[in-house]
Amino acid sequence: MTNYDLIIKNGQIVTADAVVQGDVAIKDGKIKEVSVGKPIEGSAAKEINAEGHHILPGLIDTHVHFNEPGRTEWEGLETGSRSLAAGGATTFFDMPLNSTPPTINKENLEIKSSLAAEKSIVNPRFWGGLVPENIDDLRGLHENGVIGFKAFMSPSGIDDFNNVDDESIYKGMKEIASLGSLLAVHAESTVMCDQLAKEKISQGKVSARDFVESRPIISEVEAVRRILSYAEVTGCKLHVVHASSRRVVQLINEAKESGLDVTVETCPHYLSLTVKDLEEKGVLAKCAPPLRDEDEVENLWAAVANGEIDVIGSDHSPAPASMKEGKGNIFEGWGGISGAQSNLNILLTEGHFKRKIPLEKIVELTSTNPAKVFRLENKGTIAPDYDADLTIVNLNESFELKAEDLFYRHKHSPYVGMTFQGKVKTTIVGGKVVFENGEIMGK
Ligand SMILES: NC(=O)N[C@H]1NC(=O)NC1=O
Ligand SMILES: [Zn+2]
Repeated sequence: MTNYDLIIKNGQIVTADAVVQGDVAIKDGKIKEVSVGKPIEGSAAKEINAEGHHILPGLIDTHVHFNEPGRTEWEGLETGSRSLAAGGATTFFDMPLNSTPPTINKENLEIKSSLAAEKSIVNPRFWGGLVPENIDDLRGLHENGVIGFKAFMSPSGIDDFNNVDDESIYKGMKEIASLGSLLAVHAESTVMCDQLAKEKISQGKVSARDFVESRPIISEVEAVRRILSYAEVTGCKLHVVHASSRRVVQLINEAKESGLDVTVETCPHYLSLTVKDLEEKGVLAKCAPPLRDEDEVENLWAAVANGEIDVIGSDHSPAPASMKEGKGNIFEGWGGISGAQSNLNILLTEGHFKRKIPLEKIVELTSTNPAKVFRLENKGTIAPDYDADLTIVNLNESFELKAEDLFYRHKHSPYVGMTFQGKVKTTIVGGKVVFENGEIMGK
C-alpha cells in the first residue's frame, strides 16, 4: 500500500478535456495518481473529502501587478498572493512595472524574485520589461528565467517604465526572437489616446463615456495591426494582452491563420463589466483599454466559446482607495482594476452558469493554455507527474462578495456587492493546502 501526503477523494475532476469523478493522490508536491471510478488504495497523512465538489488545476494568472518592491503600499507579494490563493490561483506572472525598480534588468529581477520567494504563498514567475532603454538587458533577463517580455505601446502611467516607439519595438522584437522568447504588448495607440484625451479635457468633457471615447477600439486595432507587422518582419512570438473587443480578437485570429505565432488574452472585467459600471462606480472601474458596451461583452464571450481567446488573466492593477475614488472626472485617478481574487468566480458565474461555457473551457483558458503558451512544464492539468497545484470548488454555493472577504492590501474592487455562484473551498500549491474555508493556511 502506498503512503501519500494527501488524497482528495471523490471529487469531479475537471481538465480541459473532460469532467470525471475520482480521487487524486499527492506525494512530494506532485500528483502521483488519478483514479477514475474507483477509490485510490493507499493511506495519506491528510485526506480531503471532495464529494459534491469540483477539483480544478490551479489557475495560472498570467497578468498581475503586485507592485513590490517600491510600491508595496499599493499591493505587495504577500497580500497579492493571498488573494490569488483565495480565488483558486496557484501561479502568477508578475508584470515588470508598477514595482520600483521595474523589472528591466537582471539585477532588478533578482530583487523581486528573492522577495517573492520570501513572501508569496503561490508560485511566482516574472515578466521582464521591454523599454526603449534596455535592449542590451533582455538577454540577462531571459537567462534568469523571465516568462517573456512586456512592452507598452502607449504611456504606462508609471514614470520609470517608458512606452516603446516603433524603433525600439523593432530592435526589441528582433532580440527577443533571437532569444526564442516572446513579447506581450499593451496595444493602444499613443497618438490617438493622447490627442483624443487632450481634446476631451480641453472641452471639459470628463465623464465615463468621454474617457471611453478617448480610448476607442480603433486605437487598439491600430496598435495591434502595427505590432502584428513587426511580429511578421522580426519573427518574434507575440502575445496581445487584455483585448477588450471582438475586432482585436479577429485581427489576431486572422494573423494566426496566416501563420504568425501570436496569442491573445482577455480579462474577466471585459467579460463582466461595461461602460455603465464605469458610470456607476466611477474610477473604481477605470482601466485601459476601457470597459466597453454590452454588445462587446457578448462578442468576447462568443470569442471564448469559439476558441478565439487563448488565455484569461486578471490584469490586477491595484491602487490605494484614495486613487480609485470619484465619478466626476474619470481622467483623474488610477487606471487599473483590483480583480485577481475574483477571476474564477466571474468565469463561473458569467461564463459557465449564465452563458453555458463548459468547465473544461474555463480550465483551458485559465490553466492549461497559460502553461502551454508560456511553456511551464508539469502545470496546467490534473495528471500523474504534474505539480499538485489544485483548487477545490463548490459550484452549489453562492455568495455575495464583501469588501472584508478580499485579501488585497486595499479592500476595494468593482466586484464587491456582486453575487457569485461557485465558491473556492480549498487551494493547494505543491501539495500543501494554502487556503481552506476562507482562511489562509500558508506562511
Ligand atoms: N500600469 C498599469 O498597471 N497599467 C494597467 N492598468 C490598466 O488598467 N491597464 C494597464 O495596462
Ligand atoms: Zn496593459
